Amino acid sequence: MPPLVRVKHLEKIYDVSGVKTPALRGVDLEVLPGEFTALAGPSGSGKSTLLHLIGGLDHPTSGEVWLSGKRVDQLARTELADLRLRHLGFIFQAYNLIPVLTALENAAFVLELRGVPRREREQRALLALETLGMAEFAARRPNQLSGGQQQRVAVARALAAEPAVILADEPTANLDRKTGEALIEYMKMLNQMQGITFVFSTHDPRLLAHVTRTVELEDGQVKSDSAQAQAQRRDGSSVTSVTF
Ligand SMILES: Nc1ncnc2c1ncn2[C@@H]1O[C@H](COP(=O)(O)OP(=O)(O)OP(=O)(O)O)[C@@H](O)[C@H]1O
Repeated sequence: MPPLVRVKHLEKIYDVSGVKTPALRGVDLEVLPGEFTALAGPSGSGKSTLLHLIGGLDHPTSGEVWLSGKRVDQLARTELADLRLRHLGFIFQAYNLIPVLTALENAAFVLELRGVPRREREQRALLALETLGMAEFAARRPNQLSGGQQQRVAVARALAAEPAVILADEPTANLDRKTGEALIEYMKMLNQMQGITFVFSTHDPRLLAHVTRTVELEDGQVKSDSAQAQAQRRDGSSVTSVTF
């Protein structure tokens, strides 16, 4: 099975008024369809930067980013927009809701852009809002919702679209316990039933308990990868004796 996400020798150096901060220092990563992968690591290790680059929201300093067989870092604007619309969902801290649309219309927006008929898109958007405890706010506009409620609408928009890959930056941060648990259940359901691939940064032990793989970053490099560790155990190449 070819990887859905492929990152090769990725480097990102932020340059703010001549002050250079290396955020990624040669990251290689492949994510296969159907994975439920966590990016772990301390604050500042490069998790958000990596998610932004995979999603084509920023340009790498060097290296390659591939998504669904396309080279994300070299696509023209319109091609990138099309790739995002059809293949990618984001759950990031900036919610980017459209102020003149209701919560339901916002949650259905990606489906509308894709030409999904009104009835179907509203059903899917409402289901996502319900799961996140937001059905009663479906008719409200973003400025009539709290920050946490706006976050839930943005999450519903990404989930309702059921893209091939969902990239999420700390998706359960800022959510109360009950909503956080409902979101985890919903993400798992989409992963297992629809085969949607998830790559997310998280420190949340409730979410980490469900991952199929953990990639740990440190100082902009991959420090450990549970998938590689498993593969090595399968070959027996790095394990000389196992005792229980
Ligand atoms: N827009 C930016 N401009 C300049 N430096 C940045 C920018 N974004 C991130 N950095 C720096 O790049 C490094 C990696 O940051 P990044 O946000 O990717 O880490 P993170 O692992 O997601 O951290 P956290 O867990 O705190 O969200 C840090 O040193 C950070 O200060």
